[in-house]
Amino acid sequence: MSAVMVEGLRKQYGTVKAVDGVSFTVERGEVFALLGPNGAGKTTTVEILEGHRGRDAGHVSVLGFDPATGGRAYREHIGIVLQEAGFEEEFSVFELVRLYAGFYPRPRDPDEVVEQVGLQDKRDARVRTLSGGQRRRLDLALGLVGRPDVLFLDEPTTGFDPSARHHAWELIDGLRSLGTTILLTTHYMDEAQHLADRVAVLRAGRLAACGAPDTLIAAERASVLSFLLPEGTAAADLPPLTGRVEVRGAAVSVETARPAHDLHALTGWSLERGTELTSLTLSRPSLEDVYLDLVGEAPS
Ligand SMILES: Nc1ncnc2c1ncn2[C@@H]1O[C@H](COP(=O)(O)OP(=O)(O)OP(=O)(O)O)[C@@H](O)[C@H]1O
Repeated sequence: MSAVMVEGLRKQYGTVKAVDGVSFTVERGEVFALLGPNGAGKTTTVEILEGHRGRDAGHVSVLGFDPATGGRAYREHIGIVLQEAGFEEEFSVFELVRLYAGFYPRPRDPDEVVEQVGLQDKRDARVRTLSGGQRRRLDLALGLVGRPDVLFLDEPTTGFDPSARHHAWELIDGLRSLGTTILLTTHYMDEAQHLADRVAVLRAGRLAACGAPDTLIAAERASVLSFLLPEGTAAADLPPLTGRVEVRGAAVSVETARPAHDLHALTGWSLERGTELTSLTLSRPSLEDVYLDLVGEAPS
C-alpha cells in the first residue's frame, strides 16, 4: 500500500478553487516534493494530509488513516514542520524538543535530535534568542523527534544560509535511508532536484506534471549543444543533425533530443576538416527550466 494516496482532492474557499481535483500517491520511503507558484495549492494540500484542514471532496489516505478522522493514533505516526510555527519562547531548545518527545510513544533521543539539526551550541538557549534560520532548524527537530513514519516539511529550508541548507539536505537524505516517507514543499528547484525521488507541479490547484525529476526533464525539454562555428565555415557546411539548429553570428545552438547522435556527427565533422569546435558545451536542462515551462513564471 502507498504511504500517501490522494484522489480527486478538492478544496474551495469562496470562489477560489485552491485544490481542484488533484490525485497522486507517495510510496513508502519515498521523498516527494510538491512544487508550484504562490497560491498554487501546496499548503492547502499538505494541511489536508496533516489533518489540519477539511476537504470538500476526494479521497485521502495516509498510512491507511483518513487524516480528517485519524485523531491521536494518526498523529503519533506523522511529523510536521510548518512554515510558521509559534513556539513557547521562554523554553530552552532542549526543553522544547524534550517536551515534544513526550507527546510520542517511541520518540528519538532529544539530545541526538538537537545535534542532528546542528543546534548543539544552542541547546540551552531560550527559543526567543534564536535567529530565523535557527528557528527553522528547531522546527525540523520538533518534526523529527517523534520518529515519524511520514514527515511533512513545508518549505523546510526557507531562510537557511547555504551551509545550513546543505546540512538539512544531508539530514533529509539520512531520514530517507532510515525509511521515512517525506512529503515536502519547496520553492527551490535545486532542492527538489537534489532531494526528491518524484515531484508534482501544481498550477492553480491542478496537477501540471508528476514524476521523477529526470523523467520530467527528459519528457519536457531537449538538451542544448552549443559551440562557435570554426573559422572559414558557414552554417550550411554543418553535417545533418537531428536537432533544431539556431545560428547567431558564429554562435550555434542545437536543441536536440538525441545529444549523443548530434555530438558524434559534429565532432566527426570537425575532426575530418581539421578544425576545432571552440566553446563546445552540452547543457542538460534543469528542473527549474522544466518548472518554468510548466508554470509559465519564475519560481517565487
Ligand atoms: N484560509 C483561507 N481562506 C481563503 N483562501 C485561502 C485560505 N487558504 C488558502 N487560500 C487560498 O487558496 C489558494 C491556495 O493557497 P495555498 O496556501 O494552498 O497555496 P501555496 O501553493 O501553498 O502557496 P505559497 O507558495 O504561497 O505557500 C490561494 O489562492 C489562497 O489565497
